[in-house]
Amino acid sequence: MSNEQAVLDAHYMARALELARKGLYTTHPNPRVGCVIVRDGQIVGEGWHERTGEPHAEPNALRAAGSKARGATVYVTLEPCSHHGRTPPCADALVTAGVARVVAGMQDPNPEVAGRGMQRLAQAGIEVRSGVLEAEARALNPGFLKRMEHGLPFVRVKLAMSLDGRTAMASGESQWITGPAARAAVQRLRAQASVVLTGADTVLADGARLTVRAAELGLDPDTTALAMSRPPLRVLIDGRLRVPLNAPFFKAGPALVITCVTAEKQFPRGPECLVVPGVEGQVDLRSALVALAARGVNEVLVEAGPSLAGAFAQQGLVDEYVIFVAGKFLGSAARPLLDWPLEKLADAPQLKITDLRAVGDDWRVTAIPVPAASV
Ligand SMILES: Nc1nc(O)c(N)c(N[C@@H]2O[C@H](COP(=O)(O)O)[C@@H](O)[C@H]2O)n1
Ligand SMILES: [Zn+2]
Repeated sequence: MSNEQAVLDAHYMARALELARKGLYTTHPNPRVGCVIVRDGQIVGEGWHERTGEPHAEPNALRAAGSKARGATVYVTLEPCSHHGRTPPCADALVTAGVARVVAGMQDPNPEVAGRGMQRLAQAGIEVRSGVLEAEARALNPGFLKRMEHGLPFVRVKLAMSLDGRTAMASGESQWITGPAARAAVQRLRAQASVVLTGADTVLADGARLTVRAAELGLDPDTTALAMSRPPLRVLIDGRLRVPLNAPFFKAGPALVITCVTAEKQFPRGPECLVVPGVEGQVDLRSALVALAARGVNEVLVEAGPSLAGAFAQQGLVDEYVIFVAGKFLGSAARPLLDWPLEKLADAPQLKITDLRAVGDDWRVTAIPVPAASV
């Protein structure tokens, strides 16, 4: 392939990725996918997947291109599907439309597809190429990929702290450590998650509701409407069912309680309860995540106190930390970020800081755990 062709492929794939990002708030449990159709150097059709049960990105782009799709090159961020799911196979639609070439960002890890989409196209005489801007294509769908590849959702832990690493005063007072721009960023993290998860301590102490609030998202009206059309499921980890049904958390809308005690007696007409294994009133968090993945949950945002967030961290269940840092000291009596007693520096978990940016007057640090073997 010529260098010129490689540059063009990357250029149009970048546009397909941009389209896919329009599905940031809505596609779950499906992946975010974008598609661009190019003929004679002109974009003749574009499409993206908006929500599960509705057409995939490719049929949307094919509809926009009409007869101009014949002989065209199709750029799609994820391998076209080859199976009958809630919608018919996109690979067949591309063959029928008579496209000449298909360039994919990455192979679909869904075992129902897993290379069969590209195979179907190649068998029909269509030229295929995969892996263009693959890192970017993967970054679009961390939850879908983790669920398909490992049977677990992608877990993002959001924390907000002072410059001296504290999250609340000893009294529990914490509103607000960070400013409005950071709080809007948190709202957007909630909106893009499939699940926002918290613990009984946070709900009991702070009256937390963990809802997405349109006015606080800081998005344009169209994107706000998309985000509000598919709010995340709010999940409460409550091993001993300590949170009463009249808590603001339950009054704020549908919620799922994950517990390890028999639930039926406690909540006869209350929220749905999921019982998973646990020990002494402590829910086994890995089992909770496996159960969520089995329900099609791609991305979990954990917004919890030091005890639950610390448990996720200690058990190696966190894929990414997003930590908002405010220019304040809260002092040594204030609460720590994570309950995680460590004695030796050698035991301190290593994180790689992958992004650092200002958000209003605060800073946002994104970090991922470095596996012990590679430290
Ligand atoms: N290539 C591609 N484009 C899209 O727009 C998609 N949403 C997908 N999704 C793949 O198909 C599965 C869902 O199928 P149904 O929506 O149930 O028909 C999903 O798991 C992906 O493998 N792929
Ligand atoms: Zn498809």
